[in-house]
Amino acid sequence: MWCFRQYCPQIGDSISRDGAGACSWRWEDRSWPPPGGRAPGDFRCGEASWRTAVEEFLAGIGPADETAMRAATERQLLLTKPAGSLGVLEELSIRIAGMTGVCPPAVPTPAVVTVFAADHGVHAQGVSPWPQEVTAAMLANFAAGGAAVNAFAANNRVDVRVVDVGVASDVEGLDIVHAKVRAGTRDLSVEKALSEDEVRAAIGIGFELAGKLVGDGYRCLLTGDMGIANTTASAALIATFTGATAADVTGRGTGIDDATLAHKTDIVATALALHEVPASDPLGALAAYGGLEHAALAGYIMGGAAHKVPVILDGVIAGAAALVAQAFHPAAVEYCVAGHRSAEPGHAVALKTLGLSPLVDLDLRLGEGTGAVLAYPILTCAVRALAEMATFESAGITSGEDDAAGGDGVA
Ligand SMILES: Cc1cc2ncn([C@H]3O[C@H](COP(=O)(O)O)[C@@H](O)[C@H]3O)c2cc1C
Ligand SMILES: O=C(O)c1cccnc1
Repeated sequence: MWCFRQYCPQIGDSISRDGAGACSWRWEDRSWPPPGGRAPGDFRCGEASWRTAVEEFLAGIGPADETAMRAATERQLLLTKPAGSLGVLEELSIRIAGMTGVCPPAVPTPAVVTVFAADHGVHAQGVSPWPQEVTAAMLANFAAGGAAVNAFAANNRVDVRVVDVGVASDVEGLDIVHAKVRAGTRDLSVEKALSEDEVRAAIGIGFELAGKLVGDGYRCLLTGDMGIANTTASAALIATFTGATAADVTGRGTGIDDATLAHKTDIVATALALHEVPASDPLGALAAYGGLEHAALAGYIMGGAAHKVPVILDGVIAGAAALVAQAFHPAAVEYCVAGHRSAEPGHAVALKTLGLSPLVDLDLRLGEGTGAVLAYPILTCAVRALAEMATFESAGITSGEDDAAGGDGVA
């Protein structure tokens, strides 16, 4: 059994409204490490207020290392293959060199997928065909190893962490990370989903957890999510940061009929008109629309970037969170890899603004981190090729010298 608890369970009330006071809550690591887990690490909120903390997070993020990327680009030309023949994998390996600042980079292992879970007040508007209780029920399923992400993760040697960052019901008994900021968001179509303090707290949870995971030895962070109705919040966030309309970014989520899709699109349009958050205000967007898992994911992505560790994004929920991270700090996206393209229409819109191309496109529309876990071995293969392949020189292969580098016209 391992869990983190807050000294103060009423986090919203425990942080001064103007953000000027000291952080009045901390993590307490009661029984680390998890069974079979890695070495314990310190996982405590600092003394700073969350306002300061978010600024500190941003100060820790820098651009990818151009020298390492240049070296990786040159090295690719020396490897025993026609130049460019590994296609997207070559570009990916160069990006990993840039993220980690090393050429050739180490294989990014071990990897962990963190499933941030939370509920959504907008569920009351009938935007999802599933009852809200499914969020908590799926947490029990993740903990028991019975979800799709567990199966994929077992196949691809990825560890799974599950975090309650805002599930509506009590899931205290589950063997997961307990970090509930509040029991679900408020309904984004009638009021702000979250207070700014709640947003800060959730961002901090994701950021701190990313740091802890890197401290524990993980070298690749994968995003996961669970939250019935979270494709509605994702649509509102994506519209905010891309300028797309509600109709462009609202999809069928877990599977709704045409009438419910029209209603869901109206709800997103109503929320966008109600809050009118500019793309330059990521904190305001998270407060307007939520969700707590989006905020935690944004923090987690920024945490990966600050620690110079690749972050593989899952589907539309991760895409929305990455747009938030990008709005906080454009360089955060330099550490992101798009694992896949979800069938949810807003995802392609999000990826375009993020400037990321998905590694796989298999019509998945599940979430949980499944698309990210599926893509992970592609990323490790890309790095292995750069790090482990022989060069023409070391293998004693001649290939018409200039042509080996030039690619075209090899006889
Ligand atoms: C059994 C089940 C397992 C899931 N695993 C991920 N999701 C996914 O579907 C939800 C979002 O879709 P919507 O916005 O339409 O509610 C999220 O929980 C997401 O993670 C699931 C959904 C269900 C029902
Ligand atoms: O893209 C996703 O991750 C997704 C799509 C539909 C429902 N849940 C998640």
